[in-house]
Amino acid sequence: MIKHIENPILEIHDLTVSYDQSPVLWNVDFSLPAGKLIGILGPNGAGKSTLIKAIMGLIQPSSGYVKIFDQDLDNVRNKISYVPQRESVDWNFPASVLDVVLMGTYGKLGLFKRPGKKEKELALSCLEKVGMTAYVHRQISELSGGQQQRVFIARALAQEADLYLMDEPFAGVDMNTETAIFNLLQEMSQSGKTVIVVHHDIYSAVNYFDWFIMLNLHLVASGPKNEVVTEELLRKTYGGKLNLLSKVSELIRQKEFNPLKD
Ligand SMILES: Nc1ncnc2c1ncn2[C@@H]1O[C@H](COP(=O)(O)OP(=O)(O)OP(=O)(O)O)[C@@H](O)[C@H]1O
Repeated sequence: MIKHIENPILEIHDLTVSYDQSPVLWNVDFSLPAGKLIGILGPNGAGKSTLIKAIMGLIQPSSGYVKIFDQDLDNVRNKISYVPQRESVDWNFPASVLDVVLMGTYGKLGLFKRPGKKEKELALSCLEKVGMTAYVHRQISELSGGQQQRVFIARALAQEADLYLMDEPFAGVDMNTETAIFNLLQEMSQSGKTVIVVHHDIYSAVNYFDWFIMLNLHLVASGPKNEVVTEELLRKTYGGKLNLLSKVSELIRQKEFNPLKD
C-alpha cells in the first residue's frame, strides 16, 4: 500500500542501495507529505538506517533517485537536518555542549563567519527546549547517553531546518527523556516541520507517529497510520514470526488500541 501524494516534500523513485554490490534496499518508491511525524518501521537489518543515509546522500544508490522539495539534495542541504544513531558517533571529541549546538547554526552562517550573539541565543533556547540548560559548559564526552541524545536534538533544532531525519532518537533513553523528545517532535510537526524517525518499538510507534514507512528490504507500505497499521502489513513487514506481532494483532482485535479509529 503506497499512498500517492500531491506536492511531496520528499520523493523517492526506484531506489536500490547496495553494500559491496549486494542490495539491501530494493526498488523503493514513495513520497511524503509535509508537516507529518513519520515513523520508519521494520525488523533489524530491514534497511531503515540505509534509507535515511541514502536520503542524506551519505550512500550513493545503485539506481533510482531522491528529490527533496522537488530538488536534488545539494540544492536544499540547509533545509535538512540529520540526527545519526548515537552509537555511530565518537563522543570523545573535545567540545562543550554549547559548541555542539552552535555547530547546528553553521550551515546558515556562510563561509568564514563565526557564530555571534544571535546564534548563541538560538543555541541556548534550543538547549532549554530539550531540558539541557544546566549542562551548557559540560564536555559532550561527560554526559550520559540520554543527555547526549538531547544535545544532538538541540543541535538539529538550531539548524532551523524544514525536514528532520532522526535515526533511533529514543534508543537508550529513559521514559522521561523519551516523552520529552516525543513532545518536542510533535511540536515540530505541528509547526509545519516534517520529521522522519527510525523507530524500533511497534507499540509506542502506533501512538507516536501519524504516518508510517514500513520496510523489509523492500517497501511494504507508506501511508497514514489508519491505512497502513494493519495486521496484514505488520506481518509482511516483520515476517509474521514474532510473538510481538501476534500481541499487536491481538490488541488490535481486542480494540485496546485501535489504529484504525482516527
Ligand atoms: N557499511 C555496511 N557495509 C556492509 N553492509 C552493511 C553496512 N551497513 C549496513 N549493512 C547491512 O545492510 C543491511 C541493512 O542495514 P541497516 O543498518 O540499514 O538496517 P536497519 O533496518 O537500520 O537495522 P537495525 O534495526 O538493526 O538498526 C543489514 O543487513 C546490514 O548488515
